[in-house]
Amino acid sequence: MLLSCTARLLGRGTLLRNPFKRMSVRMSSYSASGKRLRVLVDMDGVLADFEGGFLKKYRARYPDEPYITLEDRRGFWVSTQYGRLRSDLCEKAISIWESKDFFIELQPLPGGVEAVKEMAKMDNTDVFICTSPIKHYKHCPYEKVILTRDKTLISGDILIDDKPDILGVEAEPTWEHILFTACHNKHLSVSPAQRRLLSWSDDWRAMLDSKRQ
Ligand SMILES: Cc1cn([C@H]2C[C@H](OP(=O)(O)O)[C@@H](CO)O2)c(=O)[nH]c1=O
Ligand SMILES: [Mg+2]
Repeated sequence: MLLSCTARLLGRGTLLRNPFKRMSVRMSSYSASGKRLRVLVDMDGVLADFEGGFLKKYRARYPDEPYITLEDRRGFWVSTQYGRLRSDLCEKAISIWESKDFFIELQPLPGGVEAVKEMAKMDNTDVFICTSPIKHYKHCPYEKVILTRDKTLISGDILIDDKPDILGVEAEPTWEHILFTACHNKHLSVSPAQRRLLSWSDDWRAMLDSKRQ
């Protein structure tokens, strides 16, 4: 989905490897004044429908095996919950996202592409997609755009991400983590200090504005 999604984002028919980086450099170069806001947007679970794409492909490949509806999803790692359902299902779940074309065929989540497009046009705003690769490197990195195993190392003002705990070597990342609500995290009670974006219909513009100087 990423390549096709970013291509759509830019309104181009061709697939680009890292359009956001280029877009950001271009915008920075004509910024005359003021502090720029740097927004990091996660991909899976925020822009791309990882959970929906997984379930569809899992059910198609293993039609006779039990599955977990999106309503019943709990916990960030899909394979952990499938492993609890029956131990061998953990490997079956992993086989889905390790397959060729899994990431590239993920569908966009409603409103995400439009929101990022709008953000990218805002004055004094730089937008990057900030995403982690899976450990199995055969297909995933090629199908994604900007990759980092450790998002704490990336500097930004806001990171919009569906993973509840974003840990890494940097104990005090520069960004504020806005938790994007997903099927696996909507039941979690998070600290009152943690802000949530319920969906792309939620007021992400106000969240960006709250971080501007
Ligand atoms: C294994 C697994 C990966 N992912 C996503 C998160 C990471 O992408 P992102 O950083 O774009 O959210 C990527 C590697 O872990 O795959 C899930 O969202 N759930 C899972 O269960
Ligand atoms: Mg994510």
